[in-house]
Amino acid sequence: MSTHIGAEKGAIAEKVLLPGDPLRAKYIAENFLTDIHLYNEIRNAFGYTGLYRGERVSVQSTGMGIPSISIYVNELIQFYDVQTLIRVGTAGGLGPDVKIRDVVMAQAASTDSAIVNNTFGPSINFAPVADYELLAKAVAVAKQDGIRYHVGNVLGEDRFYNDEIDMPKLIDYGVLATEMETPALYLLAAKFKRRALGVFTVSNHLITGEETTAEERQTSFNDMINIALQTN
Ligand SMILES: O=P(O)(O)O[C@H]1O[C@H](CO)[C@@H](O)[C@H]1O
Ligand SMILES: O=c1cc[nH]c(=O)[nH]1
Repeated sequence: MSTHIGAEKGAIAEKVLLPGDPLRAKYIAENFLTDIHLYNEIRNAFGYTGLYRGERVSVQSTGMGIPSISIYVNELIQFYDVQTLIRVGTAGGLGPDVKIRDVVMAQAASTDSAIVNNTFGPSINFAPVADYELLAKAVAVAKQDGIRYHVGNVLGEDRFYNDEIDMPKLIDYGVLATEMETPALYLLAAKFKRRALGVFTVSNHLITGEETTAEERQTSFNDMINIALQTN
């Protein structure tokens, strides 16, 4: 048992899906996995292990923001020896071609958080990137399943309510969407030599102001979840 995850050693699979929302973890476990076991309820950050097409896989909710996901990713890697971590999150669309309900895969994760600077100091602006093999596999699954997807840079920002964000500039430089955790996931994966990928459903669009309904979010979540589960 680690400080924030109440599981025995061995109770968590080598591959873990990481939604921010605990209820999304429950939804994934109950609708996509068989033989599920709820291994964590500490702080209601639900964690489940089950089977997907015979493969053992876990789903651990991470909460919102870089400090919160950093706790779960550190403990999953250092206490439970997790090897493959795939974030399944919501994101705010930015790019003109990015529509709500689309899937975005984070090839890289820019950030306004201090974590990169706190890790490398002021002279290196380390670029947190996805594991290439996971990304290539996720793209192949999306193509095979006919899912609308985009691959590129996302902004993992510290603030959901951010009046200072320069959206035209981010769009100009090709940033596809905003979310709040992936830079930490990629940074920790690099540190501990694990594989990581962020896959997102565009739940709202920051330029058009469009929002998805709860029902639409569920359908498009299913695309993202299917991609993550088939990506190894
Ligand atoms: O839907 P999740 O996975 O929580 O991800 C996004 O949603 C939250 C903000 O509403 C942030 O955690 C952001 O990264
Ligand atoms: O961080 C996020 C997540 C979803 N939608 C947003 O606008 N921002």
